[in-house]
Amino acid sequence: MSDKQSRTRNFSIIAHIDHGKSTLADRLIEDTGLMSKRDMSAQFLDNMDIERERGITIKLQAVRLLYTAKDGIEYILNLIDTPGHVDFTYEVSRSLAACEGALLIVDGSQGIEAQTIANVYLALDNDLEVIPIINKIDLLSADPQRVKDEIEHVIGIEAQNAPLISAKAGININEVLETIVARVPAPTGDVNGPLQALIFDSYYDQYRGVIASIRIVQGRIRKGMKIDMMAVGKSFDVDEVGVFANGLLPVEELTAGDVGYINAGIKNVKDTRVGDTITETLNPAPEALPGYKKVTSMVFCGIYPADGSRFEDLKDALSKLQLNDASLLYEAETSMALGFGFRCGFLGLLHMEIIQERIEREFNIDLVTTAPSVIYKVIKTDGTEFWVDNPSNLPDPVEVKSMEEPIVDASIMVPSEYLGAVMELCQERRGTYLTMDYVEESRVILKYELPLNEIIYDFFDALKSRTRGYASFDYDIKEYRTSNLVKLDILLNGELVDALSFIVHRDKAEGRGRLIAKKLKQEIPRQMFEIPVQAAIGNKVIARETIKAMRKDVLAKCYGGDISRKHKLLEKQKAGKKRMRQVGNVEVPQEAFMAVLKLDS
Ligand SMILES: Nc1nc2c(ncn2[C@@H]2O[C@H](COP(=O)(O)OP(=O)(O)OP(=O)(O)O)[C@@H](O)[C@H]2O)c(=O)[nH]1
Repeated sequence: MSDKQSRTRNFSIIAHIDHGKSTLADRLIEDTGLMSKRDMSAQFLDNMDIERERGITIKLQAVRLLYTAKDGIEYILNLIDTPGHVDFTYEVSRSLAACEGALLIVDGSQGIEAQTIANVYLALDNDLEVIPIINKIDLLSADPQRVKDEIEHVIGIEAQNAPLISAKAGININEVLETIVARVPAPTGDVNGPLQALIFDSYYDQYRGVIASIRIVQGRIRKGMKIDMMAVGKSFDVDEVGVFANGLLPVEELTAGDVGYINAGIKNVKDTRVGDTITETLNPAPEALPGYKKVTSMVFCGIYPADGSRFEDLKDALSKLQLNDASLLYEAETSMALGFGFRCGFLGLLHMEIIQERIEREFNIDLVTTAPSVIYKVIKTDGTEFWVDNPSNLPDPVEVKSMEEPIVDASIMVPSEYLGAVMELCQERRGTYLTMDYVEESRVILKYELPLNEIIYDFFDALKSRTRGYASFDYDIKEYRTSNLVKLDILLNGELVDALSFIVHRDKAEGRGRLIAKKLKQEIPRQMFEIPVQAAIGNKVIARETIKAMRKDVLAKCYGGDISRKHKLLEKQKAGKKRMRQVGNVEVPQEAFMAVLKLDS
């Protein structure tokens, strides 16, 4: 082991949302003197606006801290941040693979949550030393002993000596630093072997191109070296290597055990895939590091500009976002109802919402989106197989032999008083009960198999509202399974509205069809004529509502008097019109397309 390796500690922080990960990270940065409080505009690690507003961590980043421990030695502590949501599990696993240890932060008043457990298992799978830390001990409701016992009981790691801290009040932060030095193993790896560097993150900088965050596992990397991306299969010349100090700090070289970045004239984050291995072209490693996976989009939806003339702006926005997000897919599509837009693929629902929000906020484009869909496998009667991510592309039912849908393993942690409500919800969503374990007297981990298409609409919302926000939820894709699925179409005044079609289990089609017809009846304003709203499978109508014809005109309310009021009403009606979509001869408000997604009663 080199001297530098013996002084290096690479670690990450695992925590459930709101348990204090960012606050602790800030404390560590402040207490090691990397940045003063004044330099930190807000929390350092969560640096996207949306992340901050929603209080979630999406992009991972790293930071290098220098800490002189009680033993008088200066240590290099590389803190690698991990994203905190189920959609980004693969990225979490790769950033954990770049570390030797993980701090497990648990809120001393809340205890362990489902998401935390999933990440702890990821850390243990990557052979990390997991170090429990109990936060928020300043709260009156904190019960550290209960939380320690819970950690031991649920995860099976020793927790009685866990540091008791308050990240917010700055209590016992030093103990955390000393614990990192004492318990996180130093990195090993031959500094003279052929280069193997793991990419655990990358981002696009408009002036410098792609900056890739890497962990050197073996060998060394320096400026001027020619490198290969082993999975992607492309070569680049290294322009700069460096570490994450207060900003990017160039260094001479990075060696086995180091965490840092490279800049190599790379124009697209697609060439720096998370999990890929970098090696030296002239002296390549015989094999890549384990664990690389090409991430696949699981959730798809159509995204259309509310104002059809902004199609090009939307295209531009998507291409800019994709520069920084290799897992965002998009391709142009046309909808009879919505005009020109894009079919987009996402890792999951949250990823989808983040992208939609960024387009609306950062690029100022109002959007209409279609119901999200998972990707189905279709086996045709002639034996051919293909994937369908857009219900409109489903072939004629007579050509379909069978269809398969993705199934997930879900784990839900919930206080036992809500157990019944959660089981009922899972049952309604075609769940198959697997197991149930009591974490302590009053809390349960429930495991269910659930079809992904049952959780992408409003499962989170339904779970939250039925447990008053107390349940936490996590899932993993398990397999594809044959299922009796049908395409449900919606017709307005006899015309099929392609943007409202979706795929659903046969047994749920009628109920869903009726609900949607009802919702649309509420959302679509009366017009001059009567409008039938129908839900149909093929030619068979399974539900029907009628929007009655309008009787009064808007001005009738004005009693002929106040002219300014009359103007106002007309203006309002005009503005309302702009946000309408013409479907055949029916005007449909944009909100109707979204409203049909929220169906939980
Ligand atoms: N009372 C108390 N509050 C704390 C402590 N640490 C963090 N908090 C508060 O808990 C909330 C969540 O803290 P964050 O650090 O943003 O949580 P996080 O785990 O990073 O959350 P994500 O970024 O969403 O993953 C904030 O309002 C903090 O001020 C603590 O030690 N005591």
